[in-house]
Amino acid sequence: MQGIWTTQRIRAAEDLLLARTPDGELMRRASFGLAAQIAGLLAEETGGVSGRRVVLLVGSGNNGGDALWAGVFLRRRGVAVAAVLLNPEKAHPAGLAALRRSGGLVVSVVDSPQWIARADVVVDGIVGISARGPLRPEAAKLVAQVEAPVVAVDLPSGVDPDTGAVEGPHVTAARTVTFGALKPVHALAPQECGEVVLVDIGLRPWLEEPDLQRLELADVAEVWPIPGPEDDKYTQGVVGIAAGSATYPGAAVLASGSAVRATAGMVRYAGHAADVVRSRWPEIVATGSVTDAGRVQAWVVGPGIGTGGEGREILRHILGQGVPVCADADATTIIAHTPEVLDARDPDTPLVLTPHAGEYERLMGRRPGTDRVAAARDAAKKYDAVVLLKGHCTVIAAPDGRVAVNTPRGSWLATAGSGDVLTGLVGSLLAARLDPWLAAAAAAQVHSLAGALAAEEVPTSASGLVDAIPAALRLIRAASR
Ligand SMILES: NC(=O)C1=CN([C@@H]2O[C@H](COP(=O)(O)OP(=O)(O)OC[C@H]3O[C@@H](n4cnc5c(N)ncnc54)[C@H](O)[C@@H]3O)[C@@H](O)[C@H]2O)[C@@H](O)CC1
Ligand SMILES: [K+]
Repeated sequence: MQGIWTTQRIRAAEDLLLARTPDGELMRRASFGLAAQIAGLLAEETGGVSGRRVVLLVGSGNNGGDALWAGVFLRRRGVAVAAVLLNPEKAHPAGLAALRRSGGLVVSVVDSPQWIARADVVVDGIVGISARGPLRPEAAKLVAQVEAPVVAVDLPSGVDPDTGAVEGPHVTAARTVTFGALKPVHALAPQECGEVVLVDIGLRPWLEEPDLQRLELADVAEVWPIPGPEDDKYTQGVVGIAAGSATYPGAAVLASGSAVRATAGMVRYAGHAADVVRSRWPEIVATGSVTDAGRVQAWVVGPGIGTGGEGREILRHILGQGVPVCADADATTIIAHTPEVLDARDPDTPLVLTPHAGEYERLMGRRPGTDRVAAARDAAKKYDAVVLLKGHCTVIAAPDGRVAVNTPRGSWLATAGSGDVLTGLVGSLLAARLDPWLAAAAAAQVHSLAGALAAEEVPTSASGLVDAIPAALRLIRAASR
């Protein structure tokens, strides 16, 4: 697991570390690592380092200090460095003096356009973790002129450090070099951060448990059920799928197929699309109704079941079975409109909800807003359920406060039927008796990886996504060896 810490916790840890390190040492470590990354990008972009041109955009805090000191290191490698000070009286004094001594130039905001236009790389040292809100007008004007690739210091300025929200002018970086630990912005705003590089400044021992986590491929490989010699189709867990309708069998086919592809466990289907499901997936035991589906270790319910009386009865029946349930799509809407269906649920029965923003609004009476982590946490508490909030970044919150973030690999997953595939993955992991939060987080990872693989064959579709699941699982296993 990769840990991610909010800025409040980062600052508390930095204070502890600062008190034990000589003055300026942390900034030296940070800016040394930063300079190496800037030089690396220069080499990638231009084939060399010496003689190349770097412009530093320098704000009034330590973020600007990092940029100035990185400029000093770059001067030693023969880079032409020009610093644009947004607030000359407040620029980091030691960093500014050192840059001047090293032969770096300081240019005024008025003269900056010609320098920015000729830069090979621009460094965003405008603001770091202490700032909130979009760029102020003067900084926004400078940033708008930039065409060269940008290296962001700690985070892209103008993007909220704790939520990744973008609410106005901001920097979009090719690479973000951060220090000590990942912050939420790095997981929640991948498009703005570009490639994220973490520089170790010795902070980790001073940090407590992370606020958010991101599964690595090895974590997924570790928890994904792989059949051993002792296993049969039952020990792997049987998942039941209550989805689809006779007129719209697509959701049933996708959710069932995804469960078939995900693990070696058995899949039962119950609903009006039994014939279609059986003909597409002969390995599935399909019946017409949830009441005669047979025993399962987990249920997936919702996609395509409708939001009327029949859907409500299906959901009520399933919630009363005493096994983990992943309630998706129409089931979410039913819960929102008639919360009393949840009375059928035994309080010990794990529930996973998978709303997108619109379904979230129905469940909670408000949009998720810019703080999607808080939004998912609130819903997890309210429903005593694991909540997987869909969106560009998927946020998975457990009622006990654990939160995982899945950073996407491309945005094509917003395709019709993609949610049905995800829900099938979650269900099969629940049937394998995984912790529901881990099941949802691991499913989201495999879903996005399968998406990236399927996208290699453009144009792709949700069926392509189902077909890519085995390849995604093979890749995950290979990556963890
Ligand atoms: N504290 C430490 O031990 C370390 C800090 N480091 C750096 O220090 C940064 C944090 O520095 P600071 O706490 O000095 O603060 P920042 O550099 O994040 O910036 C705060 C300053 O920006 C101004 N500001 C706030 N919102 C703004 C906006 N929307 N537009 C323009 N200006 C705005 C404020 O007036 C304030 O002066 C980190 O992000 C990191 O880059 C690193 O050097 C590593 C060590
Ligand atoms: K920055």
